[in-house]
Amino acid sequence: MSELTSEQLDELFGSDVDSISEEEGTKSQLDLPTVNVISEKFTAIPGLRLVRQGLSHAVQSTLLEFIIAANYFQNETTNQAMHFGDLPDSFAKVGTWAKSCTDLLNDIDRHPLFNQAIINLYRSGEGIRSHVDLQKFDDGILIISLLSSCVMIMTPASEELKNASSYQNDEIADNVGISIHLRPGDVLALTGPARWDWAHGIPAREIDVIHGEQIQRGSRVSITLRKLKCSAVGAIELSQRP
Ligand SMILES: O=C(O)CCC(=O)C(=O)O
Ligand SMILES: [Fe+2]
Repeated sequence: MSELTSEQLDELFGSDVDSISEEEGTKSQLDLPTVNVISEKFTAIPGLRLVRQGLSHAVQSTLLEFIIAANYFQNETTNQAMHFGDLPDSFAKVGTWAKSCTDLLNDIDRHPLFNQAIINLYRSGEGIRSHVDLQKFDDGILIISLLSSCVMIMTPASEELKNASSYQNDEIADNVGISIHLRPGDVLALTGPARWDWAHGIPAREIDVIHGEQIQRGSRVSITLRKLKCSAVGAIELSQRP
């Protein structure tokens, strides 16, 4: 894979990528740590687990290099790409790392671990409405955050949201729910109640306030790994988040 310059990253994703140093950015292998990592838990939301900064700058950069080389987001209206079936190697490796070197997916035992990946690009100020991932996806969803921080809001899901067969247009009310600050390199797992009974969403805004501190959002990329309950055939789809 060719080297990724900071200019290229700036051009594609905005200028909030300074934390990826040139030296680290040019290292393309996926050197995931092999030590066992214990995730942070959230008393109010059983099954929500977070490994903060689980992925080094080098790993984040490798994932971004792949996403840039794949050219998903050339078209200005495209902000979501989905892979079905066999996943890009670097994505699959993060999934395997999460299963074998962390407790993020302790309750999940299956093969393949994941057969669907969504890459979401959030241009500065964009979000994703509050939703429960559709029932056709199994338990155990992994969300990898890249480039910029954001706040994800978790709220107890209505019966309607839990059983939706397509995503509803639910806005996130201000000051409702539990805020989870996601930073680049963080890996979040939704399992059990956190996956089935809680809705998650990211409010569309330029600035998040965390513990009284204002945090400016830049462009953010996330990779969500999921397992379709039925088997998946290899395909790639590009779309606009509904
Ligand atoms: O971007 C994220 O962090 C969440 C993405 C998500 O929830 C989804 O694609 O279903
Ligand atoms: Fe989701």
